[in-house]
Amino acid sequence: MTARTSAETARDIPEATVARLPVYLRALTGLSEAGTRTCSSEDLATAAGVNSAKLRKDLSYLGSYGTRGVGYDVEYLRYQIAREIGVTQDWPVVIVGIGNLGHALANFSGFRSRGFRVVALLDADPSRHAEQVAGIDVRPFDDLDAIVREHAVAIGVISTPAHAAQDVADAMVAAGIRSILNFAPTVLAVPEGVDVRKVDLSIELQILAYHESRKALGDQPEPGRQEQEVRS
Ligand SMILES: NC(=O)c1ccc[n+]([C@@H]2O[C@H](COP(=O)([O-])OP(=O)(O)OC[C@H]3O[C@@H](n4cnc5c(N)ncnc54)[C@H](O)[C@@H]3O)[C@@H](O)[C@H]2O)c1
Repeated sequence: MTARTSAETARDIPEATVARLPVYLRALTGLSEAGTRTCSSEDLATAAGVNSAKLRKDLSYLGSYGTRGVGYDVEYLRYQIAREIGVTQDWPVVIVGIGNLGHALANFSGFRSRGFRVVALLDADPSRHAEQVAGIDVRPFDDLDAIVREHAVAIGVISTPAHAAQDVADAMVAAGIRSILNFAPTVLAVPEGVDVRKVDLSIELQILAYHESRKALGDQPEPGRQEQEVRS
């Protein structure tokens, strides 16, 4: 197995492959936790819910081809993928909007185990400032600048109502944050160089509803549809 440098792969890996890498990482973590030391591309493809040809092609972008007759070394491949998507690093995260969703996100233990450290919880409502969630104080939104500087915050999570999200995003960008995960149902305008990912559970449900209604009409699934769903 050979490995490319991150700089090379960051240029070369197609976006659709990048989107599948966390899925492979999760599948490999499951295999590793079950004590599996090597796996075939078919095993990993099944665990990840993609077809094995696509998986081999994706992993070839990382310079990882497995060993004929043996397959992939689970720990090594896990390390390679984790390094590629940057989760071997420590990523300080701030969450803004500590209502229902903000509480759930702050309490989610999966962030830390994947390298994302929640360093601050911010909310504009003073009545929230007496609170602690998951051992972290809820602080005034006005502290954003100081917190970003102090902790070198890389990623901002927005879980405010939609009407507040653009102002929050603007403040994040002004403070120096370059990556935003937006849960508010609104489209954010950000300057070039700032990445925004939007999570919208209602859209996911609508997609499922669409497929459900097609199933009810007796449509056959299109070939390859399963893999496309895993990708997004
Ligand atoms: N993406 C999803 O799948 C998904 C799922 C559920 C909720 N949501 C969205 O997440 C957001 C939060 O939902 P919720 O149920 O937690 O709402 P909520 O009303 O319980 O919490 C929102 C919090 O944001 C705070 N806030 C408002 N304006 C602010 C500002 N300018 N700066 C800082 N904090 C501010 C409020 O004080 C409140 O504590 C909504 O936009 C909702 O639509 C998204």
